[in-house]
Amino acid sequence: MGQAACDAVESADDLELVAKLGSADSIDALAGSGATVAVEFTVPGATEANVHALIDAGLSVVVGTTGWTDESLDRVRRHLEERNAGRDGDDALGVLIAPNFALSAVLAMTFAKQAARFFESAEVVELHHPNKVDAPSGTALTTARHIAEARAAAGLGAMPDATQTQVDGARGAVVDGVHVHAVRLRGLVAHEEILLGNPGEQLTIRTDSFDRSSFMPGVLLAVREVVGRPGVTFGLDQVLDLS
Ligand SMILES: NC(=O)C1=CN([C@@H]2O[C@H](COP(=O)(O)OP(=O)(O)OC[C@H]3O[C@@H](n4cnc5c(N)ncnc54)[C@H](OP(=O)(O)O)[C@@H]3O)[C@@H](O)[C@H]2O)C=CC1
Ligand SMILES: O=C(O)C1=N[C@H](C(=O)O)C[C@H](O)C1
Repeated sequence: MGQAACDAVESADDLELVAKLGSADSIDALAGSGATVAVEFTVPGATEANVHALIDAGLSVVVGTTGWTDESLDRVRRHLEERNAGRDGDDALGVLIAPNFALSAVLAMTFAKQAARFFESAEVVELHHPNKVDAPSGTALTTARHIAEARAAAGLGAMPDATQTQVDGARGAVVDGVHVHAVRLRGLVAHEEILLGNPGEQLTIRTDSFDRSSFMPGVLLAVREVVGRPGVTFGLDQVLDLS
């Protein structure tokens, strides 16, 4: 994703790629580069520390890496509040974190949130390439949380489920009461199905990223939007005015 993002920035007329950093590089290497926005695609164990270091270096940040929690988001929010005190406009830094930059995935999450209150049952199936290091995917976690919030707001209780599992994990992970299943299969890129069921009917919302190019328009949009958007923005839906 890092390489794909560099290529996308280089091919954008209004953006300039001034530095590329890998796991062996220090963020100090950005000093004097003229960078104003960093794009961060690394690993869940490194992303938060990178974001804090980038804020200290005076950059706004677009983050695609997974692994963010309410606590890590709060720490970044507090850091930005301290850093932005007394500054406004383009001097105030922003961090835009999106679990998925693909338009189809952003829309699927939005539609799932809208549909959730109308169905007795909802489950999420995410399907990815086998090199993916985390499970469930950040997109599936966010989708499940949105579904749970929408169900709670509508006063829906637990979903019907009489299953007594014979093998641990057979019903997947449970995220805020929503079952999430992770498939890892050679040939896949990034896919998700949200299954919503009622007596006699089912709604399936499916998003497929067949190629990493699907994420790039969203990454570039985020790079343009994060400037002048102080604080933490979570989800590309916020930028697209979908939520
Ligand atoms: N939001 C979105 O739309 C998308 C998000 N993702 C997420 O982005 C993340 C990266 O995915 P992907 O590119 O496929 O993963 P890869 O494993 O292909 O790449 C991760 C890269 O991060 C580097 N890295 C590891 N630690 C650090 C560090 N401390 N500082 C700088 N670089 C580091 C690795 O370098 P080295 O090899 O030297 O260790 C490697 O080049 C994952 O969390 C994934 O889920 C992926 C696709 C889309
Ligand atoms: O690792 C990936 O490939 C992807 N990661 C993100 C996630 O965990 O949701 C986004 C997309 O699914 C691709």
